Amino acid sequence: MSIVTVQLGQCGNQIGFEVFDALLSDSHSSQGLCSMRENEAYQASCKERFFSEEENGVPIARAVLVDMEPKVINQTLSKAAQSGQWKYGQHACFCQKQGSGNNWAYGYSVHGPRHEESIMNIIRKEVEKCDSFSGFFIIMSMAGGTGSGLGAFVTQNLEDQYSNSLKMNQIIWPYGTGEVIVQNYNSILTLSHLYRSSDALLLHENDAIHKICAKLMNIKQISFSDINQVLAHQLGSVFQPTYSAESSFHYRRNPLGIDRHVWPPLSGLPPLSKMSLNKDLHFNTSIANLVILRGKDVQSADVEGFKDPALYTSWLKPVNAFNVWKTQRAFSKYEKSAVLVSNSQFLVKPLDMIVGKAWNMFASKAYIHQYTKFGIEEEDFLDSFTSLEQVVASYCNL
Ligand SMILES: Nc1nc2c(ncn2[C@@H]2O[C@H](COP(=O)(O)OP(=O)(O)OP(=O)(O)O)[C@@H](O)[C@H]2O)c(=O)[nH]1
Repeated sequence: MSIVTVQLGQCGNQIGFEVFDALLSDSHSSQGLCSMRENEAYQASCKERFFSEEENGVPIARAVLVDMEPKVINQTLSKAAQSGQWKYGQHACFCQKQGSGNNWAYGYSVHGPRHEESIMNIIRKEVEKCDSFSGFFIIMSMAGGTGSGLGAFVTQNLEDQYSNSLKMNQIIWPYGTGEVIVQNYNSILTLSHLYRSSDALLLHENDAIHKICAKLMNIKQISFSDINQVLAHQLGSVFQPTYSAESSFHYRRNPLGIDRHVWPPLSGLPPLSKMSLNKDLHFNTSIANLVILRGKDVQSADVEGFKDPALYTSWLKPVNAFNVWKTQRAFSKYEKSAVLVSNSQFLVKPLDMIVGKAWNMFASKAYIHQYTKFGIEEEDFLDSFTSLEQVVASYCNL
């Protein structure tokens, strides 16, 4: 089954390029420490997921590139073409002349409706190229204007037009300090809108990845390119094929692997009044965890610790809350690798902080006119605060 990736804004396009590059170079890496037959099955499965028919022997990414200014898209297209390994489709881009100036409202209420038809048409054509379509992977930041505002608009449209297909958004959490003043407004608007229209948000914090580059990789002058390569390796090792649970010979067909039928019991959602925002989270309770193991010794790796019921909320049994995906095929240059994808309380504090900072600014009405000017009213902000405070409360009470 195939995934169509939608890359939005500067951040989405720069990361999207690194992800496809990482997927393809992993797929081409020599043998991956497994049998030739297994390697071939892995490569075929990767290709079906992320690349369409070759043009002169060069795979074409199943991707749509969207930005409101041409610079980053042009750079992205030429980097892919220069790789000689893969490229983007000729008609897969949509760009305009002027960005959103970090204004979420401009991306969502102006660029969105104005370019809806053209963008949705390009996406539809990409979906039609898939023999078997699994869903969308939408890459964007949450703090800018285009990726976040237009990204939320496009995700909502995808939900309306492809309600049965999975929509997973890869969201970049902004640096805590030193970026644009309205980043907290943009962030709460993005998150609250995606909360309604997306099936899953995969979050990465720029601060956390920056720390990996500085402390683990010892990089002195850290650029977005360094950060994006770390991200691409993490995402690649989540999305590259793994065996299905039933069989250790066949690769899973559904690459996004989300069970959309899990719901918390109604009693599990606390009323707002019970909310304990300042409650210390001594322990990181999870709703679900997925461990992905690749390479040498995967069959003997011990993951028993992840099955401890104490790690999970009481309404989901560990047997349903914990999954392991495996393949002996090594990822990239790593002899062994392990990735944890966790739906847990980990982001409660950063989320609470962003909501708090945005609320403080909102209370003094700072910069609100920049949003109301483009149709995002105070009411919309209040709705966003309410829905995110409910999310924080629900996670606090897991
Ligand atoms: N990890 C990572 N973060 C990025 C990158 N580029 C921008 N960001 C982050 O994204 C946020 C800004 O969003 P952008 O994607 O630059 O903005 P945009 O969507 O193009 O919107 P406009 O510039 O308003 O048109 C900030 O939090 C940046 O730290 C990137 O290549 N990698």
